[in-house]
This record gives sequence, C-alpha cells and structure tokens, in this order.
Amino acid sequence: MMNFQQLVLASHNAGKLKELQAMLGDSVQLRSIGEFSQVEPEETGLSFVENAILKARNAARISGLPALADDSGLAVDFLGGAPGIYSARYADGKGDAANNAKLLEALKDLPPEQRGAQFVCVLALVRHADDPLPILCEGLWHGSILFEASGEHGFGYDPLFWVPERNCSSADLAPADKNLLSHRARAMALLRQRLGLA
Ligand SMILES: O=P(O)(O)OP(=O)(O)OP(=O)(O)OC[C@H]1O[C@@H](n2cnc3c(O)ncnc32)[C@H](O)[C@@H]1O
Ligand SMILES: [Mg+2]
Repeated sequence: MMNFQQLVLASHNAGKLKELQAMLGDSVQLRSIGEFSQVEPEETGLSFVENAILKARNAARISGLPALADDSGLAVDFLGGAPGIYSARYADGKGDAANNAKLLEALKDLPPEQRGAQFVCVLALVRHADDPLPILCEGLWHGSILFEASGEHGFGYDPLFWVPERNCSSADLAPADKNLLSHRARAMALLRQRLGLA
C-alpha cells in the first residue's frame, strides 16, 4: 500500500481539481500545479495515456512532489472518436463555449440514435519525475450528444452530454451525482483501490 498525504495535481483545469478533491476526500490533499507554475506543458502525446504521463512527470519535476494527472476528453462515435485527446483544443483554444458550438455544428441534423459518445479519463500517478512505473487508471462514461445545451453545473462538454442513466445532461446533475457516475469517478475508484484508500 502506498501512502500519499499530498499530491500535486498536474492540471490547470479548476473543474477537474474540484471533482478530484471531492472524490479523494480528506485522505489526500491535492495541491494545484498552479501554485508552482503557470506554464502548461505541450500535450504532444498521441493517446490519453501518453499525455497523462507527460503532464504528471512535468508537475513532479516542477513541484518535487508526487503528481497526479488527468487526461480526458470526449470521443464521439460519428466523428470516429474525435475530438478525443484534442477535446480541449477542438475549436483552436477558444474555450468551452466555442468547443460546444463546433460540436453541435458537426452533428447538425444527425438523428439521436447516431449521436453516441463517451467521455474518457486516464489518471496517471508518478511518485517522482522519472518514475519508471506510473500508476494508470482509466474510466469511460457512455452517453450521447444533445441538440442543445442544458444545465449549469460541471464544465467543458457537460451541457451537451446526455446521461441515459439519469435522463438529463451531465451539467444538469448535482456535482455529487456526477462524481458517482462520471469517467473521472470510475478512474478514481480504480486509483483508490490501487492506493489502498477504497
Ligand atoms: O490538461 P489540463 O491542465 O488538465 O486541463 P485541460 O482542460 O486542458 O484538460 P485535458 O487536456 O485533459 O482536456 C480535456 C478536455 O475534455 C473536456 N472534458 C474532460 N472531462 C470532462 C468532463 O467531466 N465534463 C466535461 N468536459 C470534460 C474538457 O472540457 C477539456 O476540453
Ligand atoms: Mg490539457
């Protein structure tokens, strides 16, 4: 069993920090990499796994602490899995609203049964920057893409993601409910088991 009282979270996304800290509870304190550096590493990997490891190593190097990274995104069936690892950059870095508008346009007039999608999350934990054996956990969340935005909670693509098990969008869910169901929640449940926190 490994015991981490403090981890640095290798993410500049406040939504992720909030969700991951809520899932970890008091057992582990997550410190944001923003406390140490405002520079975001270039996500040059071709997979969620590569990008998660790259971000975790970078944060461990900068902070001197063990680091947890989350690389995640939305894979849309009709788009062959796009935007995938490029989800944050789908509308050329113009932000969540532009990403969502571009996705709605790409799926315009597509019938409900062809709008399947899944959120993907890979968590990578490194004990130090050169850790030869990062801990990797993944989670998927299946749903579909709505025809218009709904809901005020969450971040990113949440207002467009229909959650079949709750009959609402991911942004309509109370945060505690999203944290029980989401791709991130599934990956974190596995990580907690690996760390002996479950
Ligand atoms: O790389 P860091 O600094 O962690 O922050 P980021 O926002 O760039 O994160 P990613 O590179 O992992 O890109 C994830 C993208 O997928 C979207 N995404 C991931 N998880 C999501 C969730 O739970 N709800 C909605 N959108 C999500 C999110 O909006 C981003 O556009
Ligand atoms: Mg990113």
